[in-house]
Amino acid sequence: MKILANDGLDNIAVEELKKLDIEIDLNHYDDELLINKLKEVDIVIIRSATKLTSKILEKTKNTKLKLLIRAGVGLDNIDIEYAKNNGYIVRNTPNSSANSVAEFVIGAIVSLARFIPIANFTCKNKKWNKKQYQGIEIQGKTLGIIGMGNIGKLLAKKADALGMKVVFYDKFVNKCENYAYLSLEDLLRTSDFISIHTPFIKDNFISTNEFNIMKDGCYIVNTSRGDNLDEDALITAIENGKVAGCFMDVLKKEPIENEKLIQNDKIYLSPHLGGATDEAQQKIGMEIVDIVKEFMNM
Ligand SMILES: NC(=O)c1ccc[n+]([C@@H]2O[C@H](COP(=O)([O-])OP(=O)(O)OC[C@H]3O[C@@H](n4cnc5c(N)ncnc54)[C@H](O)[C@@H]3O)[C@@H](O)[C@H]2O)c1
Ligand SMILES: O=C(O)[C@H](O)[C@H](O)COP(=O)(O)O
Repeated sequence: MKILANDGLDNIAVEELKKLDIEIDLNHYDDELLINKLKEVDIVIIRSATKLTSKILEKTKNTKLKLLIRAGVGLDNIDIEYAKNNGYIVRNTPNSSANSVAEFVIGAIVSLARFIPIANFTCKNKKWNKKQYQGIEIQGKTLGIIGMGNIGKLLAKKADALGMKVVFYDKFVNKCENYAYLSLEDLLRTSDFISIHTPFIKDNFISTNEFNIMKDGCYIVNTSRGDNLDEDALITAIENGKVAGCFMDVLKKEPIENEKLIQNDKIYLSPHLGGATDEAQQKIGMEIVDIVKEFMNM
């Protein structure tokens, strides 16, 4: 059996797969080269850097390639409908990175409340902006979680432990512990911090209308998908004081291209780091080993 791990894979998982007598290619390929490599393997494992579009899957349709594994949660870089209608099996690793993302969001919330990234940046440029960066406590503030899935639930628990009041909105879940379930509108209206944890929903799911409803001076964290958030409307909402700051781990264009985001001091950026921990990557690797074993026994 042959696997292509086009965006790499944790070392321990690689060793485990080799023990199963599997040949594993850890190189990254693009375009025609990728298509040719895919034709030679049974399984492909991808992270976010590779897109398995219908155009690619059409060309590998009648080959030995059967299992497409997304090492991560979001399946938006695989054309799932095409894949499923054409005999491919599609799997992801939903259980592995949730805690890492939830911890990251706590860091983002505290960063926004206390200006930590900009204070670090200016201090290193020899500016002692002590007065300018007087912040707020997060204890007692309302955190509105949009999407109460694996990450949302862990975030709720951590924020609750830090004394935040947690409220949530989810299209499919309306009960979770004793956190208050609100309509999206009520969540936007009442939250001091808003964190998005849905899959990709639609382009600009959070846009001008939603910003207008928000509480004046609220903060936003987005670790979901860049396309969920309207970047132009965000800049306007920051400029008119509606939004006090935003932490964006995911962007419409990755790597970053939007100069307006770079130039705005109230926007903190990170290069899609939510699930980038040793622990998450190891757990993702082991979840993949289990998926491969299951596939081999089919
Ligand atoms: N930044 C990162 O590195 C990173 C890492 C992991 C996941 N993610 C992103 O976070 C997302 C959430 O991850 P998760 O593990 O919590 O997923 P999950 O599937 O466990 O939870 C998603 C939740 O969103 C809800 N939802 C779906 N559509 C909705 C809608 N239209 N409106 C409101 N709620 C809706 C679902 O009911 C579910 O409860 C992933 O899809 C992925 O895009 C990012
Ligand atoms: O959906 C996810 O799991 C993450 O957003 C995604 O996996 C992060 O991208 P990666 O670092 O794996 O390329």
